Amino acid sequence: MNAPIVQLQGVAKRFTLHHQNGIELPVLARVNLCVHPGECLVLDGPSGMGKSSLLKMIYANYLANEGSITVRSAQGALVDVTQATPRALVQLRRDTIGYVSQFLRVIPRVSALDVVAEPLIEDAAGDARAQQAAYALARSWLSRLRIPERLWPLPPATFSGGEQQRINIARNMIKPKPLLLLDEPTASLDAANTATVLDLIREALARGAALVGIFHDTQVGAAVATRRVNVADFRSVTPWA
Ligand SMILES: Nc1ncnc2c1ncn2[C@@H]1O[C@H](COP(=O)(O)OP(=O)(O)OP(=O)(O)O)[C@@H](O)[C@H]1O
Repeated sequence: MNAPIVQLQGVAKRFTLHHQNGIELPVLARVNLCVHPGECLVLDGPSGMGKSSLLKMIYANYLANEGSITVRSAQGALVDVTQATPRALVQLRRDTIGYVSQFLRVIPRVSALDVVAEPLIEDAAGDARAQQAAYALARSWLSRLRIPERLWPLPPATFSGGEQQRINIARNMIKPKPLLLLDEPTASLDAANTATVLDLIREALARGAALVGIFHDTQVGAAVATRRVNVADFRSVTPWA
């Protein structure tokens, strides 16, 4: 089997609740996981067990308290996100790790088309042909995800939850990246759009991406999982247990 795209070794996460006398909330411990190209690891487990926290640690939104999280970058370098510099993390997010959450971080006054095209426009670095190609591709993603054309020039702030979610998916999947983190990407979607997202996930797997996903809809999870892990297995012992 190919080398893993992401490897977690001995990872632990605890939260310190500063507004509650600094109480420590242990969430995850001894997380050892590898995800290889073409694999979709689905995270299972009851609410509050730490599924989202695990994804956020891989994306370096949360810092692990212990252990290492090594990501193989698009350039082939091994980067431990728990140690990486802010600059290295920005680069990793730009080229290597995509993160589709349930919520779109809305940027005021930026059109839906620009929001979706932006990752490719960044790479175009002012080249007019590359910019045109980026907008053409962004339009095709908006069509495929059934965003009505009249909405394309509008900022997504007023869009419905499902429309915003589809903009988020398009923005985070338009540039093929080796590692995709999916936190309930179909939570607000109807059946037709859910089916489209399943196709997009399968296409990402077919091109060799590694995926780690959370899907509360068990049918959706079952449709894409190549492997599942129950995050309750990594639960730390609670201080009151
Ligand atoms: N920033 C934070 N500060 C303090 N506690 C947090 C923080 N983020 C998460 N937690 C706590 O960590 C635990 C795990 O949360 P997390 O969101 O990872 O669970 P989850 O398994 O994804 O839950 P759900 O299925 O409900 O989305 C919860 O008890 C939550 O309250």
